[in-house]
Amino acid sequence: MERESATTYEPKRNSEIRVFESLDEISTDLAEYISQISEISVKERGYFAIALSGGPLVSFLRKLCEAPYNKTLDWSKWYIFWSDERAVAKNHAESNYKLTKEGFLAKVPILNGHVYSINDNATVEDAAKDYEFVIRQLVKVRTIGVSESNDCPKFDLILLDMGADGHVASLFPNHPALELKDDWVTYITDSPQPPPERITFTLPVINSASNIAIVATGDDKAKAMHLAVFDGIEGPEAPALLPARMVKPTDGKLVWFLDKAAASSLEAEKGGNASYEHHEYLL
Ligand SMILES: O=C(O)[C@H](O)[C@@H](O)[C@H](O)[C@H](O)COP(=O)(O)O
Repeated sequence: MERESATTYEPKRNSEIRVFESLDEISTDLAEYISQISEISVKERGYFAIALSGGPLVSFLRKLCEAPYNKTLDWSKWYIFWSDERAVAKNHAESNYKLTKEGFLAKVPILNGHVYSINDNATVEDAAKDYEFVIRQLVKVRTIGVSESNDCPKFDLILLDMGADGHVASLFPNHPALELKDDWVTYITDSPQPPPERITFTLPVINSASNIAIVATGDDKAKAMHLAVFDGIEGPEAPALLPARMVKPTDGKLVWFLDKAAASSLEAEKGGNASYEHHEYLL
């Protein structure tokens, strides 16, 4: 697919940074990226298990709801999960399920029975346990794949949106949840971003995905992007545990989708001592 003018960097073997002129170009490229992964997953496994986040991410799925994708993708094989969800009712304004239902699910022919939202009648602790139980059942029947290296669920694609503080899903800087090794889904009650109670995938699950995409747009993401990608930055502004920097796919591939504002620090470093190899080519 001819991508108009995007700059691509490949900081590490299994990651790629795509920088776009506009949000519309991000939506166009993201739709094609998701379409290709879904077709490969359906061909290879018979299923496409995708986990979504909240925030502005849903708005970037709008091109997937249009031609040609709305008619060409095998939506009956799509299985929807959330990488994190707020512990609120599913019809609450702050629910990622509500946001996704209205902004995406209502516009594509995904089967309701293939949409796995959290139990919003339980405590946040029980909602996390319930969600993990459902995922374990789906891994058993291979609707969700399984990682060869650590028995974690291997989602075909996990879509994340990075917060200005460098959080992804509901994993926040320096939070103890970042150090969990055995849980697949955990919960927090002290989110620095409201609402306080959330469930979230842990890093082992995120990093076991076949594909991870992180969207980050706007000036307010530039600093976190810089910290996420460059090595050797010390000082108070560099959290010891920065979630976006800890997203490192074990066997899969990570692609960043940035606008120029979020990527401004990368451009600045390009001429400097960028500590990653920089391949720029117009695609
Ligand atoms: O439930 C959530 O809050 C999201 O999953 C979260 O990870 C979101 O994607 C980022 O907060 C987006 O960050 P901005 O809203 O700052 O763009």
